[in-house]
Amino acid sequence: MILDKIVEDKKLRLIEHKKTTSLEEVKKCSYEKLKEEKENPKKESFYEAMTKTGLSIIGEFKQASPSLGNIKNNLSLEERINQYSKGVDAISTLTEEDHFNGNIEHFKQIRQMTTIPMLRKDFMIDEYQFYEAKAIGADAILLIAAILEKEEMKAFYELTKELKMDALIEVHNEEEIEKALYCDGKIIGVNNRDLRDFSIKLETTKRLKKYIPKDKCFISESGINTDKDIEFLKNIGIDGCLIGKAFMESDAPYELSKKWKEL
Ligand SMILES: O=C(O)c1ccccc1NCC(=O)[C@H](O)[C@H](O)COP(=O)(O)O
Repeated sequence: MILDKIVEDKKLRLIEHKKTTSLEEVKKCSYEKLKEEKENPKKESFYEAMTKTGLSIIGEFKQASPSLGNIKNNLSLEERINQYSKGVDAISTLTEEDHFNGNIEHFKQIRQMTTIPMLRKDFMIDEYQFYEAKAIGADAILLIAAILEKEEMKAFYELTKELKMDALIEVHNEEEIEKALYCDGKIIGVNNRDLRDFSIKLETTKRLKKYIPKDKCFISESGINTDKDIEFLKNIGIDGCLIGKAFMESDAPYELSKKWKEL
């Protein structure tokens, strides 16, 4: 499965990253960031951005993906982030190199351009990545239940909280929801994309809703492209959604997000 290959490649990347910057150095930077944020608190956390009244939207910056290949993208980075910052509640940025053409440098660049909460979107399998996320100014990270054991995920969730970040816990079935609840995760995202065959069913969000307690922040992810999709998800009662392709391919992501919030 593609996830196994992504994780395998991530492990190799981590060996290289640790040669350039040691865990101790990354930890030091993350503690400095924590201190800085204590002195100058951020206006809004990722969790607060996701639980505001109305539909919260996470706009994603991704240049490629295994299912889509390279994504058509006409706006400059400045223009895109300017539009996202006006229209969405948080920005997700892919930092995975081998399959999404992402980069930690993109994240840092975007962090300089916006003050809205940012999610570091990667395949998080090692504590190193959590300290690194903090050091580069992430407000939240993604925990993918499909690639983590229950106890490992709980330990990473605790580390995320220690570093004063939020976690979006991504699930695709009942078993993965159990893992998210075991961690007592506050933000649960249902991925509508089946990563075994890349098929997309927004029905997955509808089907899994009943297993997620009402006090959790409920996010729908992937394959959200049309007014009809947004109406369908709003009727289910989601708190927020994560949108990549539709915003990346649009020349007017601000207009799109404004329209979808008002629907
Ligand atoms: O999108 C893929 O091909 C993919 C493959 C393997 C693991 C994850 C994958 N997608 C990551 C995502 O979470 C999406 O980028 C995100 O949900 C946005 O989806 P979309 O709006 O459909 O671009």
